[in-house]
Amino acid sequence: MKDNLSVQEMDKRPLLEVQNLKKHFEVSDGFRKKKLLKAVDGINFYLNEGETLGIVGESGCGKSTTGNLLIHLLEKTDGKIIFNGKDLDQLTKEEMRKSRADIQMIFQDPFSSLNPRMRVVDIIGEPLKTHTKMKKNEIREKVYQLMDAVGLDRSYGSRYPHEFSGGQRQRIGIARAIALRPKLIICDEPVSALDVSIQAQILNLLIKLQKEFSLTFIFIAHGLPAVKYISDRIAVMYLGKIVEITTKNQLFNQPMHPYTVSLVSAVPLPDPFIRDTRERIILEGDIPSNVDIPSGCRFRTRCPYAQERCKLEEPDLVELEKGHSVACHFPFRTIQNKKGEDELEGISASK
Ligand SMILES: Nc1ncnc2c1ncn2[C@@H]1O[C@H](COP(=O)(O)OP(=O)(O)OP(=O)(O)O)[C@@H](O)[C@H]1O
Repeated sequence: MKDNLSVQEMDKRPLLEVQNLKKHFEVSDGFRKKKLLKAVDGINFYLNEGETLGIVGESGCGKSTTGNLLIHLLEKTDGKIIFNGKDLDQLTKEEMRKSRADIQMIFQDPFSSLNPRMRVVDIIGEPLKTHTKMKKNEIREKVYQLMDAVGLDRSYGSRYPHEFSGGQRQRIGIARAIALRPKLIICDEPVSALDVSIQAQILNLLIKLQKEFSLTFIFIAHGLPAVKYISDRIAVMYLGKIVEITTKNQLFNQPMHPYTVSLVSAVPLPDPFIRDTRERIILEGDIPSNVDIPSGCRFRTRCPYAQERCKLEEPDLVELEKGHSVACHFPFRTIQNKKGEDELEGISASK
């Protein structure tokens, strides 16, 4: 894992650029009236090769929809996805086929994402059968190599998914996802359904494979701990928008959006003997509906610092410090208080 990308890496064009990406679903309000559910509502981010971007936020904020748009499981409503320097809308059929192989997904529930009637070797070998011209014996050898890479004993190859534990099933899903040597893998809550002791094993496996196979990850999760463990940078989503995006260290040491401050302050400090001086925001109320998004800043209904301007104007995602962008009219900044201790205080971002 890297916290700082080298200058050469920064100079290269990102592997993925997402511009003003939107997914609006038409839903019925129960009275035959159609409304728009704004699952993803204009998000922008980039991802460098070899990097892991964590995407975090409460249930329903649009994390999985973002992942599904990137692997073409869903049609976008608007925006641009530029992968490997190419606008996905402009690809030829052949280029599209290749890009589908280059972006893979690992799902939260490895059981429902694995065909229960297929043997493990067939599940892992399926993408090779569909997307390559490899011969049977080549596929078999490749499948065994993939099983070795994810720590599955070759002798398990003829078993079926139900014969495995959750962690082992996730290893099968990971082997299938890396079979075509993709460039980018979207990991959609890959450890949320697993016991805590198994979670670390799967995260460590992903980190090992990232190095071995030069992978780039988007790692989606509800909570910060797993994201903190694996990510280089983190994007925080709220109600279909990215409200803050920066490096992992910046996000934990100097969160600027009040929503991020609330998420970060809910993560216990690793050493209970260290005095916890972090600003604490305990969120009240439920997340509003994506069908009725509040005017102005969409976080304002739950924000203890909301002011009149927040009701009237939607804040843009603005880069306030190098590599640290925030969508808030009154972001937090770390300042020295009179006692000389670090303190977080809400101050206005004059744009
Ligand atoms: N096919 C669909 N039709 C209508 N609404 C949908 C559809 N898929 C997702 N949504 C809605 O879009 C919003 C975002 O859903 P999404 O699954 O992306 O959120 P999420 O952040 O991944 O949540 P979770 O952590 O619970 O998976 C939710 O309100 C969800 O109900």
